[in-house]
Amino acid sequence: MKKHIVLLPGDGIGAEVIQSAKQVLWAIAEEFNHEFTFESRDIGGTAVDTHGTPLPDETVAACQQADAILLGAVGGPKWDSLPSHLRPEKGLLGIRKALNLFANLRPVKGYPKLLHASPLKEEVVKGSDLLIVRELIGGLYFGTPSERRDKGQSVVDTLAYSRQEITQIVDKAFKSAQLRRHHLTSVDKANVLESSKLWREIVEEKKADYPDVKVDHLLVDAAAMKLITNPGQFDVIVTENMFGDILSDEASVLTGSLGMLPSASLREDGVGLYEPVHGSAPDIAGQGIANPLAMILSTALMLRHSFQLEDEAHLIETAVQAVLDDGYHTADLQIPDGQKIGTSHMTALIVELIKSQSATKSILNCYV
Ligand SMILES: NC(=O)C1=CN([C@@H]2O[C@H](COP(=O)(O)OP(=O)(O)OC[C@H]3O[C@@H](n4cnc5c(N)ncnc54)[C@H](O)[C@@H]3O)[C@@H](O)[C@H]2O)C=CC1
Ligand SMILES: CC(C)CC(=O)C(=O)O
Ligand SMILES: [Mg+2]
Repeated sequence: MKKHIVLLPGDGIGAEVIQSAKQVLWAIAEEFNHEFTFESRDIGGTAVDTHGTPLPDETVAACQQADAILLGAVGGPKWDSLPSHLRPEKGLLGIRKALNLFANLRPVKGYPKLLHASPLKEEVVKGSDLLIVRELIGGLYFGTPSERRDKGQSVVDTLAYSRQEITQIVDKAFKSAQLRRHHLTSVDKANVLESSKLWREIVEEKKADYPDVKVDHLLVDAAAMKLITNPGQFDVIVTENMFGDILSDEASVLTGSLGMLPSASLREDGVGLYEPVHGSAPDIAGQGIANPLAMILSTALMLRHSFQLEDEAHLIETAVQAVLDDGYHTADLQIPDGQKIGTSHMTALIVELIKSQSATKSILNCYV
């Protein structure tokens, strides 16, 4: 299979983890006879420095031509005092909007070896396996007006959603639940917010189209509590943009580190942008110690969702599990009797396993 992938390394550890993704994809291409071509483009603070904007037109144009996009992360203290239209985060929001990537899938999976890497009790974390479906191009992060007023003495942000925007993400979440354990929890703040009341109404209406899916509603404050006290009650969570942003970082505690959560940002036709849930981690950038697994697992999501390469995606996920099972971990994770390694060593181990496991598979196929 021939595919063209645009890489958006961005800022901080973004460039370090994108390098890991590329190496993993080279290994997959070699083992499975695919031809992946790569093109790197600027976004975020790096783009502000070189192009004077966090989202250059040529970056958008390249992404529009791509079969899929991998993004590292954007932002950092260097750009924190810029006016809001020049903030690196505007580049990320802008590319999501420009490509109409309305559905952000954030799987949260606990690995057996990481049970003690979480500060939560083993019996709470054990078997964690849920999917957060976050609306990605509406709500507070995009509403207008969003501005300072009265010479900086007051401020306004706007939370707006249309029926169509809510319906498309709710539909996506119901379909995701049908592919999993048929249980959808819709998270809102319907006791206070008009947007949440409409959200809840639409989920109730849509239920009739998906009779095989059990539906619950939770207010976001209680959902935040239940996520880390009884995660086993969740299968698929659907929620609006900002709630999903916050709940997914919280959910990462179940896995032991923010460095473990991948994500897929999708639209209906399968085009997608794949990125770790974490940010640019300026506190550890440039030290070679970032956990590349969230980014590597995001490449597996790319192979699955954009290219329908399930075997290849599964092989990456198996390699991640195997490396962790062997006790290897980056500094963000604590594994009793584990071996702490850096970003490039972790990447090399995954690549090695991909090569040896796919070799084993082809030998076995010869005897079938
Ligand atoms: N998708 C994106 O590009 C995002 C960008 N940001 C931006 O990133 C910058 C830093 O934001 P923070 O609030 O510090 O969030 P962050 O996610 O960058 O880091 C939070 C904490 O988690 C750690 N961490 C994150 N990813 C890690 C990894 N792969 N391996 C090991 N440790 C990891 C960091 O070292 C830090 O202690 C800000 O400019 C923010 O706006 C934040 C979130 C998402
Ligand atoms: C620019 C932010 C909304 C990025 C972020 O925190 C996220 O998407 O998780
Ligand atoms: Mg976030």
